[in-house]
Amino acid sequence: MILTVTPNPSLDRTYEIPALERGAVLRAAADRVDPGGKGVNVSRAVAAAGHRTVAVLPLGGPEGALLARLLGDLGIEAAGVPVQGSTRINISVAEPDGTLTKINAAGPELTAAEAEALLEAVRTQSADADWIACCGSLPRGLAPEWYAELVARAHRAGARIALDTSGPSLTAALRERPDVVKPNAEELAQAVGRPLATVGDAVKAAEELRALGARAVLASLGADGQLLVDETGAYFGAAPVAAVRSNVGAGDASLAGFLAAGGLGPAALASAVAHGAAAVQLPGSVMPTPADLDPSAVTTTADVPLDRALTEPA
Ligand SMILES: O=P(O)(O)OC[C@@]1(O)O[C@H](CO)[C@@H](O)[C@@H]1O
Repeated sequence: MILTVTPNPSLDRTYEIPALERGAVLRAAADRVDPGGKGVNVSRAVAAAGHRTVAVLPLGGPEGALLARLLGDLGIEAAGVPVQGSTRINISVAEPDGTLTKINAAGPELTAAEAEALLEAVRTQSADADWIACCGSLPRGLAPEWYAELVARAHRAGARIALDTSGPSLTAALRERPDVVKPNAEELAQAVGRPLATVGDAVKAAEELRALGARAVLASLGADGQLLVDETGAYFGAAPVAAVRSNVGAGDASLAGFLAAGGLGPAALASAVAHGAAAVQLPGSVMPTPADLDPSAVTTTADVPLDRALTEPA
């Protein structure tokens, strides 16, 4: 079972419009609402892959009730922690040329008791978890050390932790030795405090995160592929993508693919790449099902192309 923790979940509302025009009243050609937040997306992709998952998340207000219902419709078990504030709504505005503008709300402020209740919910749900995936930004009221505390408690209980966050909450959690961290290129650059121009720069940065405590680093480099750096070495994986429709949630699909394939080594990296490549070709934050995957298109190698320039330097 893969347990996910999303401290700041969302309803993800996507509007499709012909063109984004500042200051105008725009009419949407289509709109949809998906259950969101990074850990929620990992649960959606893990469930789509046919594995059992439980999503731990705070839920508040009518938005929280709708999020719980949408998860129920997908057959995803939610361990909701009731909170006073309302679950946030995040907005994506999608244009036909693939440009996507996203506005993420701050979300509710959690009280100290709610922050503790969330940690307690993770504890009670984690008994048969193969992995605990802790994902996304922290809502107001949760200290940057909240993930560090979660990793420490989960390790004491014998669970393996995957962490997808950035900034101070990532830095603070590294000292508790998360089993895998999943930064994108920008988050990796931010964590080491310098720009990344090549795949080799990303490998060096990932090694630095390992030196700071991460046992493995799964880094998504956008169109350039993905990297896995662990105690056995560095591996690079890529897959061709015909056309990008939406990269919202693609990193979450990758992490789900990685964990669903065991969460270790090049085979799990290949699954991460297959899931990421499939996700960017689907609309909104739709998570891929096995039918969307093309594992035969994925290449992985220990011969990492260190000198290759990143198409989107971070
Ligand atoms: O504000 P955060 O927690 O960093 O990110 C939240 C979010 O952008 O991440 C997911 C995509 O990865 C979306 O479902 C959601 O709206």
